[in-house]
Amino acid sequence: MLVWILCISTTAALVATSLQLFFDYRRDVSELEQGMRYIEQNQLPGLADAAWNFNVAGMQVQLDGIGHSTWVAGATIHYGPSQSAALTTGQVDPDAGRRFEYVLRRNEVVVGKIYIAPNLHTLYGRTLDRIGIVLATQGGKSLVTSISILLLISWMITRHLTQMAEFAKSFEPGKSFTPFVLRRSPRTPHDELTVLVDGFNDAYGRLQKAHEFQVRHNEILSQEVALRTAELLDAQQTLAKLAVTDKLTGTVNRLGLDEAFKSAMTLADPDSHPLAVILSDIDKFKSVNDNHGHLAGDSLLQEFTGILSRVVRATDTVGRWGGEEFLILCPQTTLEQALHLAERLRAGVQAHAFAEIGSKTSSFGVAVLRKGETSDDLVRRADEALYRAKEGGRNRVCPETPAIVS
Ligand SMILES: Nc1nc2c(ncn2[C@@H]2O[C@H](COP(=O)(O)OP(=O)(O)OP(=O)(O)O)[C@@H](O)[C@H]2O)c(=O)[nH]1
Repeated sequence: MLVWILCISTTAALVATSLQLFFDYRRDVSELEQGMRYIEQNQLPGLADAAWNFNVAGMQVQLDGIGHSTWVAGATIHYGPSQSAALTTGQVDPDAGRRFEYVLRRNEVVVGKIYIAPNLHTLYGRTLDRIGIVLATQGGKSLVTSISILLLISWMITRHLTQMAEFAKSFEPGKSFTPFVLRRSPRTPHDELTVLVDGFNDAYGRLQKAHEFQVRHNEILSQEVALRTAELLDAQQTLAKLAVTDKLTGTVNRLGLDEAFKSAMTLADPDSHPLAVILSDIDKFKSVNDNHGHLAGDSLLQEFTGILSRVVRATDTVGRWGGEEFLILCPQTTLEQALHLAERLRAGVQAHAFAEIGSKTSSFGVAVLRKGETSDDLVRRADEALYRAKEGGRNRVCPETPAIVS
């Protein structure tokens, strides 16, 4: 900034100085012309007298008098018949650009001619002196003025702007916001800087508020998203449960049984982790529908599965295999244990008094997983056992057909 101030003030000083020097020079030229007029009016008549009288010594004295004038460098007078004689004082350079020429007359008769060479050295010397003085004083003035202005600007403006820049740099949205305060006397009148700081604080205040609003908005959004996510998870879980649940009985459906089979089959091992299946079917169920109505049949199915679910272990899975046929998947269960469980179920059903219908019986087929078998093989053998239970007169438990050992 100092460079700019210096450049501008120096240029201004140079322009002013040039103008001043130009007018001074014009004044000097005018002084020189006045000096010549003075010589013409006051000294040349005496010289003309001396020339009329051929008073050579008088002419020389007069001429020297002219030559001593400040503005005269030298002079030459031509006199006598045809002005053939000449006297000179000072330095008269015939090639010098400017010279003053006067015709000397006495009684209307030309008695001589005088050439006066102006003292241009004085003129130029004065001008050069002035240039030196003016340049030195103006340069010094410019320097002092520039430094003063710079110090003033620095004290009154720059230091505040620097503090504002530091404040702006340290501003972090969300952190506590204290408005920027100018470090100067509180008695300082309301000026442009005050207006700037007010606008600055206002802008940062609004920025802070916008940030707080954004944060709050984000929090609300996050809570909304969390709520919706929880609802979605709930809905997803409900859907997943519904997808594997039989609507009427609340037991798992065929799809649920498939999944239960998948995980049970990965853990099952006929030698160490036996897996048993009990397939049960309500006896003469069609007659319930026929005699008591379909709704009574539905209720019977619900009560029937209630008995099954109450008797089996938590690790067992009761599922609707289809119609009035139910499958119980029993991990870690041997054939004997499964037969025992089936017998308990059968007895439980038989002992139960079903609403509207009274007593009802059911038949059971039991099988355990053999080496190399699939779940379909296992269910097929349990189904065969159930078929035999039906064939055998119902209300009984039949085990799988023993394996044929070759
Ligand atoms: N109410 C009701 N009845 C059903 C449902 N699913 C299947 N059924 C009925 O269950 C009956 C099954 O009859 P069947 O297959 O002849 O067997 P059953 O009468 O039990 O005779 P057995 O099994 O030989 O003892 C059919 O009449 C089906 O309509 C159900 O969800 N609700």
